[in-house]
Amino acid sequence: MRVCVIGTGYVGLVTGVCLSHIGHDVICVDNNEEKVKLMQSGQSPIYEPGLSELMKSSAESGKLTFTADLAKGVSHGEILYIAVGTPPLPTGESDTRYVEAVARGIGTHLKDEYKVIVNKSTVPIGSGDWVRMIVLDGNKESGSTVEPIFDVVSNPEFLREGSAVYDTFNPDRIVLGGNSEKAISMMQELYKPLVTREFAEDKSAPPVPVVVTDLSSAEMIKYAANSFLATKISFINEVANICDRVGADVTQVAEGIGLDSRIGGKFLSAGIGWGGSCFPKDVSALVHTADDYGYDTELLKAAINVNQRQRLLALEKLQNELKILKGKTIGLLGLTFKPDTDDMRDAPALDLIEQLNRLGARVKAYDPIVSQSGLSHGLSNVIIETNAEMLADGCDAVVLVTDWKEFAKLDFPKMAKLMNNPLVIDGRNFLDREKVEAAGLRYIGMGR
Ligand SMILES: NC(=O)c1ccc[n+]([C@@H]2O[C@H](COP(=O)([O-])OP(=O)(O)OC[C@H]3O[C@@H](n4cnc5c(N)ncnc54)[C@H](O)[C@@H]3O)[C@@H](O)[C@H]2O)c1
Ligand SMILES: O=c1ccn([C@@H]2O[C@H](COP(=O)(O)OP(=O)(O)O[C@H]3O[C@H](CO)[C@@H](O)[C@H](O)[C@H]3O)[C@@H](O)[C@H]2O)c(=O)[nH]1
Repeated sequence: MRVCVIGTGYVGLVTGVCLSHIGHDVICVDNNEEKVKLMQSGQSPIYEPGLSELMKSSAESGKLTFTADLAKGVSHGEILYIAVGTPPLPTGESDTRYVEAVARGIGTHLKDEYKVIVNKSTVPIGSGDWVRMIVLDGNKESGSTVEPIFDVVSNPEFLREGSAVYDTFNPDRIVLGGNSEKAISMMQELYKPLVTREFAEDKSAPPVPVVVTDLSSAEMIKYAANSFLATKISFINEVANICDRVGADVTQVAEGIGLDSRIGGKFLSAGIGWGGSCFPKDVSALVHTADDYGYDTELLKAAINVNQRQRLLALEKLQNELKILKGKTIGLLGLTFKPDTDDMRDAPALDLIEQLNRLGARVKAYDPIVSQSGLSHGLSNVIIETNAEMLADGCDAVVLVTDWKEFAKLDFPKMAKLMNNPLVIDGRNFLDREKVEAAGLRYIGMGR
């Protein structure tokens, strides 16, 4: 099928590349011309395992092209994806101005060919009908005399950064919200190779469940899923804080409760809290939507508050151990909000850096991607080191912020020798405590 994906961030690019890989003819549109040039030259603007290789093979097969020309994309696609960002406003609500611009732009270029417009961006509940209205406005404003024929489908995205390609080929479910049978059946046709697991790791697995709903329910599924997962992490972090006080080990507790199939073992890793481009903004946006409709979300607000406190717990632990932080040097292992991504959006490391600086500490950091790529990501007041040993040199404590796999294999005896004071705060309960202690370092975890 002919597809146009508008917006080439994580979601748009991965969607476009994967749809072309399963045989569709895809044009990706972005209004950032620099980015388009980069992608046209075969380079991925984001770090995502496996993406560059797929991008290359799809481009070679002629099934994937990039353009900054929206009109070209709209005329090409039978299915038009809106996959632009919906960042948070200071109030917590979702900033939908990019979706609005794209919807209006689509309206301007619509002719008399039937199109399915897919909301892939995470958009506030009710956006399906709103997008329809904006597309029609755009069409009218363009002076078009033809009545455009299109339907809007909500198709929320559940991929995780760092495993985005894997998640796309191995989804737990596909959600399609809409009120047009024709549009839903076109989407089902589009996703058939994914549903039948043709491109999955386990090709014999049962077909992917396709959940067909009305527009609002599909939009709500996205917010509810992220809010549930974020709340689950806040829950285990709260348990971890009690464990710290009573002398229990939260990693053992998580295993013990996670084996109950009603609870499940995933998303029970206690640590310095959830961050990234999605959980914080989506939970806040749902709180805001509920507010708009006169409902006070006590549970979600508590999940956010627990997370805010959790993000600074490493600071509290540092103060307990080192007392005064002024004049001390603190090393951060990892900067990104999770491993296998170069994304720093709403990363807990940013809060730590800000607070450590405020308290007069010198902050150094080593991150396998941020350090190697030389990208400072707009970071100030932090010295970026290029390996863990240089990081350890002269530190009064090292805090593990991101659970990058390579941190499990660090040369702790060497690091201990280079440090001013041999202290490790394991903000992700990721390190082997015995190994760290055998190297002569004091180990402090989160709730263990
Ligand atoms: N990042 C994730 O892991 C993830 C996962 C699931 C859902 N989502 C949702 O998907 C949406 C996209 O997220 P993202 O992280 O990929 O976004 P992003 O901010 O990384 O990228 C958005 C892209 O859209 C482009 N853009 C903006 N306005 C445009 C316009 N008018 N025309 C063409 N291109 C335009 C930007 O140049 C940018 O390349 C968001 O709503 C987000 O909540 C994100
Ligand atoms: O047990 C856990 C699991 C995760 N995290 C943290 O939670 C955050 C989010 O992690 P993850 O969900 O793996 O990353 P994202 O790439 O942000 O993916 C989430 O957000 C996306 C955007 O909406 C959704 O599509 C995904 O389904 C959803 O998992 C990160 O800071 C993690 O360190 C924990 O602290 N403990």
